[in-house]
Amino acid sequence: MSQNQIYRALGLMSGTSLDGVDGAVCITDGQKILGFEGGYYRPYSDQERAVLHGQLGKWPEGGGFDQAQEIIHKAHIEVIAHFPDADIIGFHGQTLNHDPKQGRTFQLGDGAALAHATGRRVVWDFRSEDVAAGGQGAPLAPFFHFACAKTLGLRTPIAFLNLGGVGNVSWIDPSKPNPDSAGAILAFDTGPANAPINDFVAQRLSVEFDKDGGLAASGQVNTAALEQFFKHPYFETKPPKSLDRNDFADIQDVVSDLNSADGAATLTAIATSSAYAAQMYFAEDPSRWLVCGGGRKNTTIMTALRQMLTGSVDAVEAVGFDGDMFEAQAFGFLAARVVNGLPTSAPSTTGCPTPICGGQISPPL
Ligand SMILES: Nc1ncnc2c1ncn2[C@@H]1O[C@H](COP(=O)(O)OP(=O)(O)OP(=O)(O)O)[C@@H](O)[C@H]1O
Ligand SMILES: CC(=O)N[C@H]1[C@@H]2OC[C@@H](O2)[C@@H](O)[C@@H]1O[C@H](C)C(=O)O
Repeated sequence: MSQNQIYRALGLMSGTSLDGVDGAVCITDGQKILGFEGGYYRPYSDQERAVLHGQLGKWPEGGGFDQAQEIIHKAHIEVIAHFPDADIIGFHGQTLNHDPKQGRTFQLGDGAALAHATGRRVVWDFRSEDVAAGGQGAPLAPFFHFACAKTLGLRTPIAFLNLGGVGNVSWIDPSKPNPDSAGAILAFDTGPANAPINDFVAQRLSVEFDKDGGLAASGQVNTAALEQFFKHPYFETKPPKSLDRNDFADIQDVVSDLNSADGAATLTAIATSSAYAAQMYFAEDPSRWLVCGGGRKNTTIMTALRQMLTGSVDAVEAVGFDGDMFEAQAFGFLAARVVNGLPTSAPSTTGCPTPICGGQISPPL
């Protein structure tokens, strides 16, 4: 295999929101993005989601997650079947636990079993090597964001903000030659995003999420609760830094005395203020913010971000990307990097001591 071979790389992402599996192809040599193909979403049923939710916080040695693993494999195999032309697969798995301080992170799903079941080459377990080396193991999308900024032909700094269950940001200087060049990227998790809003509205109103931010728009932000929340040391911690879905365990207590509308408004303000707080670590204000992940569909979030952030704020669709499939495409891109022996993280993205090419490669035996 020659260095920098071009792949039709299928990325598969099951994110912290536990909503389902996204699959999309990135055509790439791991450096340049030559195109994207398709996009398929396979939602989890309520029953499947409940099983997966019940496994959050588990480590591999605890066992007992056979049923959850079966759900993960079944859902991913269904998605793979929609992409008969993909020649490699980047399989993220489902994060059940993430504790970089202990050098541990756990994404449920066995890439070797998936390779066996589908007859495809599977790249997986993207985060373990990075945390073992002392990195945060997350975020990993920044190298993809760097390539996207290059694709757009940008010359000045830009920020990609992903608002999934957790938020993460990549500040990119596209004038730098490579993603691991000094000063090319600063990336980290911003704070809670949709996960606490989802948990709150599920508990109060038995709905999955606050559609378009309608409930939050009808409420008032409780500034005392907001200020209290931002005393959390995470926001004062310099990057690199990353989060697990449930790291802010007491976040629901902050809004427990509020009515549903005010609680949703306050949790939504926590998500947007976390992005605002992230700016203080950037070397230079970005001229533009491009937002991906489900949070970009929340009008209350987007309106608040436009008021708070320096630079224009748009969903990534404004420049022709697919914000629903962006992370899946990222893991296709990263899979191509791994098979081409290119690093997937750097001190500026995860805090690993030197650039690391993470990920296991399982052949289609
Ligand atoms: N129309 C909408 N209005 C408001 N919120 C929405 C809308 N559509 C999606 N969302 C939110 O986005 C979430 C899904 O976002 P996304 O798919 O980016 O998460 P994820 O990939 O699981 O998370 P992560 O990036 O943390 O791994 C939903 O759970 C919901 O909270
Ligand atoms: C440990 C883990 O799964 N982290 C996820 C999560 O979801 C968002 C944020 O927290 C980010 O750090 C990461 O995902 C994205 C895709 C990343 O690695 O870039």
